[in-house]
Amino acid sequence: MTMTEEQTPSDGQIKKEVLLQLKNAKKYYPVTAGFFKRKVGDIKAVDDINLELFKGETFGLVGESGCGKSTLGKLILRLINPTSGNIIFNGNDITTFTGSKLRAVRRDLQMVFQDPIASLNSKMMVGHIVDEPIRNFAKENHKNLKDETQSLLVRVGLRKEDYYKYPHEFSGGQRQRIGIARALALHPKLIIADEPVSALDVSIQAQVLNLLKELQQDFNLTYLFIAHDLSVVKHMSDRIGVMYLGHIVEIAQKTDIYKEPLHPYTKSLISAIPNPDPFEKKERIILQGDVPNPQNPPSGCVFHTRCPVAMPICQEVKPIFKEVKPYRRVACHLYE
Ligand SMILES: Nc1ncnc2c1ncn2[C@@H]1O[C@H](COP(=O)(O)OP(=O)(O)OP(=O)(O)O)[C@@H](O)[C@H]1O
Repeated sequence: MTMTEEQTPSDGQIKKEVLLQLKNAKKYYPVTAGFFKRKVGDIKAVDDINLELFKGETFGLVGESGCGKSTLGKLILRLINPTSGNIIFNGNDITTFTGSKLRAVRRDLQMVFQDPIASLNSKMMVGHIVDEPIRNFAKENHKNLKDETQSLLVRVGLRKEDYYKYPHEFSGGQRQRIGIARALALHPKLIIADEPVSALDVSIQAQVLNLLKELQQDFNLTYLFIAHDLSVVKHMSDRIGVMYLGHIVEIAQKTDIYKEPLHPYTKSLISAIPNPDPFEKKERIILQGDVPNPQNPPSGCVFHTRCPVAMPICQEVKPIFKEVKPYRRVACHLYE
């Protein structure tokens, strides 16, 4: 069964269908010590996250290095198993899927990686890199595999002849186009793009982002777009989630989050975006201290040690992640 509109938060106007839902998802990596590798603790990379992605949207997931963004992406792709919680995709609880069921669902879930060099096999011809997923998953339905692969290459802005070349013959931006063609080969429903342009020259970034936008329309794609700062996701996203130390602290529609950030951490990220108008005064919010160790996160609100407006309650009570306005959720005692 596909989730219905009634099961999504309602604002009376926007009706959207849920494609993916995370329910209380946790991923703790064990920390071991000594000769016998005794477990001495956990790194709480993803800690009790509730999130839904709507069909056809781009959800931007933003947060500092190490906050758990990639781990969240890997959980959704079922590349790693959650410590607890559930992953619901297209109405099915895929948390415990294995074997042929997992294989089937993997066709719909693809990834575009940050580093196009590391993610492409340098010894393989581009045509075979791109059609590998088809050969693995759906060979029987693809009689004209080469033609299909060549039209995919053309669709991402490469040439038919590039089929016969090798990754080292391309620029960084072109290599990322190869990675995108490969991710599209099985016509997935959801693509997780993990910092897909951060390794590229600034001049090339916009081209690749525009391509991803065009493809979203043509292929009916939903994107989870991972980035470490809010300026990259601004142009791509419909909604944005802000992550801090394994938690999502705020989710909002893009326009709301840039106009009126609610969580103090979101406010600090917004204040760090360079202002294109040199005459407009903008106060930069500098956070104190370093990000705490995820093995020993602060009690209460995990952000309280760096929060410029922390209150006594923040040290003791974990704020509930709740809807404060339609489509607007925040985990902060200021809004309780
Ligand atoms: N396989 C692993 N084993 C142990 N710890 C891990 C593993 N993978 C990630 N971590 C830890 O989990 C936390 C979250 O890491 P993750 O890579 O998900 O963060 P991130 O936000 O994607 O960071 P970045 O932007 O640098 O990629 C970090 O403290 C990291 O060191």
